[in-house]
Amino acid sequence: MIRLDTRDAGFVDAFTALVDGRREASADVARDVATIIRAVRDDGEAAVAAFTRKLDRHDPNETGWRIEPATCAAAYDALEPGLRHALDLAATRIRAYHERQRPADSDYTDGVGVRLGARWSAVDAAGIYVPGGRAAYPSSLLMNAIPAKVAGVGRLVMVTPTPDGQINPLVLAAAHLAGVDEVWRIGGAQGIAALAYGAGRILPVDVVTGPGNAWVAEAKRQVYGVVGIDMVAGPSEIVVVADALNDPRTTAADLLSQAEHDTTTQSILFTDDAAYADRVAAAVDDELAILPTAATARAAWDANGAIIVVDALDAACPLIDRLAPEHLQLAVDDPQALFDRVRHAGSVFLGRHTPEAIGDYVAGPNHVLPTGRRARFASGLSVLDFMKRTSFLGLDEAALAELGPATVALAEAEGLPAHARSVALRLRLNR
Ligand SMILES: NC(=O)c1ccc[n+]([C@@H]2O[C@H](COP(=O)([O-])OP(=O)(O)OC[C@H]3O[C@@H](n4cnc5c(N)ncnc54)[C@H](O)[C@@H]3O)[C@@H](O)[C@H]2O)c1
Ligand SMILES: N[C@H](CO)Cc1c[nH]c[nH+]1
Ligand SMILES: [Zn+2]
Repeated sequence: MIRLDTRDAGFVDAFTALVDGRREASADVARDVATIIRAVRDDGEAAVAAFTRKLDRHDPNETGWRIEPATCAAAYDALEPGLRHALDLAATRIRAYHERQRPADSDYTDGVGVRLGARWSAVDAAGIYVPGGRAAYPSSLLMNAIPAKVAGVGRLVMVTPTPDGQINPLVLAAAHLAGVDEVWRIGGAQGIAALAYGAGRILPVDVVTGPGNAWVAEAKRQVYGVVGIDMVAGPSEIVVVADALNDPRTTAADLLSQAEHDTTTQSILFTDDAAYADRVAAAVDDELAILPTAATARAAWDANGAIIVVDALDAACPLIDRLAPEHLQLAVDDPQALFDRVRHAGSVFLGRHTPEAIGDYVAGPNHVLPTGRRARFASGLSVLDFMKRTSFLGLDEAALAELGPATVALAEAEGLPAHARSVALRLRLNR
């Protein structure tokens, strides 16, 4: 963890180094992923099986490729009631939030008499990646599958690794609840390649979404263009803005909530009170002493964590914009005042009673969010990632007479006479 103060002489350089720090895939990962994708394109199912044997330590030809819907339904029925209620609550709230994202078509006639508009439709088939290497993520399954279903995707396919052949029952239960059509027990770059190109009995899809580790993120980057993708999501990040009125222990827990995901995650605290910064730093150590995930969280906190003391909390806002964090938690009495001054963040958690973890599970907004400063230009996963827009236009003879001459002029200026003639012949212009 580094400790910074905006009044320190070296602050600008130290903060720039923090903003520019890279925590993502290396050239080695890119090269290995290219090899895996090529093998899956060339050898299909046989290559997927070989990589699954090597990386996930089971052979899908023996353990089975696909998990049947009846198995998922049985996993849901067998859930302990408290857990089933939690999963149901999460699914209901995520669905309600995403239903409000359905876009409206447009269809109007302008002053010239041209009919103009756009029609939204879902992709035919979507593939969702559900991470499963180091931990299982039923919550991420809901966050991907529910927007796809709300969009109206016809065929919803999921891939997830089952390391050592172990299947997580809560993942299967979530797949049932979200209405996933096909569940394939493969992961990593080979799983993404199978979704993009097809592999044996796995038919290709049109869009691939979902988070994952460096190999998954790089594979999505490499198959983009063959299929659509939502985004390249890297290691998780949280920025917490907290004044001294917060219990240092809750602030420490908030910072560690993302640090426990992976050793490459980043947690940053902004506070206006140096003594409070000391208390949070000590509370992080106390929390790490009791967290079962301390090894991962400590590695992330030591390597990438930061505590930054600012003169006044609103001075943090331009610094936050430079970080463009995935998650921004504003643990103050008037979070709206700070929210109004921040432009770049994936998701913002308003007030002392809104820990980021609520958004990871049950609040409703999507937890698949842009990382690595991509909140400058990207947004969280949404219904729109599973849809595309078709524009349309219709002219009558009078409208063509109105717009045609300008079209002919521009087409001729571009040296494209066939374009010009397709209009001019209709207008009986002599071209
Ligand atoms: N942004 C989000 O919304 C979100 C949600 C959940 C999880 N996550 C992140 O997703 C990630 C999940 O990672 P994970 O590893 O637990 O699961 P994962 O499913 O993403 O990756 C496991 C797969 O990685 C591949 N792999 C592992 N080592 C490899 C190697 N040396 N060469 C080639 N391939 C290799 C294997 O195929 C394995 O099946 C974590 O970083 C977590 O923080 C993000
Ligand atoms: N915080 C992660 C996204 O950055 C999502 C997640 C899943 N489960 C718990 N958290
Ligand atoms: Zn999380």
